[in-house]
Amino acid sequence: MENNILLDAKGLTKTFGTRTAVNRLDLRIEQGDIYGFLGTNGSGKTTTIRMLTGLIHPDAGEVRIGGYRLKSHFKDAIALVGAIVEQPAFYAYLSAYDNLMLAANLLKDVTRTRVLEVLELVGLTDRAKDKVGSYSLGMRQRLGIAGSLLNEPKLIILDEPTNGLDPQGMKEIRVMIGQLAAEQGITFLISSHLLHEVEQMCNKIGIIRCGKLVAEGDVQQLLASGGSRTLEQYFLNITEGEGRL
Ligand SMILES: Nc1ncnc2c1ncn2[C@@H]1O[C@H](COP(=O)(O)OP(=O)(O)OP(=O)(O)O)[C@@H](O)[C@H]1O
Repeated sequence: MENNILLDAKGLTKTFGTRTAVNRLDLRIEQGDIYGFLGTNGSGKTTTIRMLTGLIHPDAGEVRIGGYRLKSHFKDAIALVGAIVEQPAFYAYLSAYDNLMLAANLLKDVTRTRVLEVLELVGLTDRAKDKVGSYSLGMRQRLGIAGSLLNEPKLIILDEPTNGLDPQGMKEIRVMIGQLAAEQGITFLISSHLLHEVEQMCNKIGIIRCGKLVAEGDVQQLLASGGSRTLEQYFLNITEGEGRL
């Protein structure tokens, strides 16, 4: 792996019919980053994330994770990643523990001990025996993250993880991500529209506009260079005048 670059995407392109959703996009995430991936509705975030996680194939470009090419070394590359792209699916009538045991059985070398560990990491140990149907949205989100932690990934990719959560739920997820990064050394790529959240949580951001990356870098440096007081102000300046898709 080159220079601590955990994820390296080059020239990613995806077209649906006549619409180019992602257009020659380059993205680099270094080990240790909590990278906020921002863009207005329809700018191409989910399409990018789906290509990064192998859910769809790019028309052009390539993705490397930990130095492995996703296309030719899929298993090695994807073994480094935990992701929640669509809503994580759990059985409502089973407990969190049983749901994770089911997921663990589908993965290679994931033990019962690891299931207990990930429940602890996301703060659900006390509620592990309760049915998921009784969980709040925030708890389900944490359980989803627990599921993505099972195979001890180096990189976790989350598509709008705090969407729909109340301020308390958002804070819990934010604190948890900070702890997983600091204590477990996990790198994060997080797409979000919640700029205040991202400003508090992420050290780096990338902004995508009409399928192209238009700004990327250290949050504080970008704000200083743009003369912006907040990330919201910076974001609005960068994306101003964007035609709604
Ligand atoms: N399967 C698909 N078929 C056709 N068009 C698609 C498909 N997936 C995405 N698109 C189009 O590609 C563009 C980018 O969509 P994408 O979902 O990646 O945006 P996004 O940045 O994630 O948006 P949002 O913030 O609203 O979730 C949009 O114009 C969308 O309509």
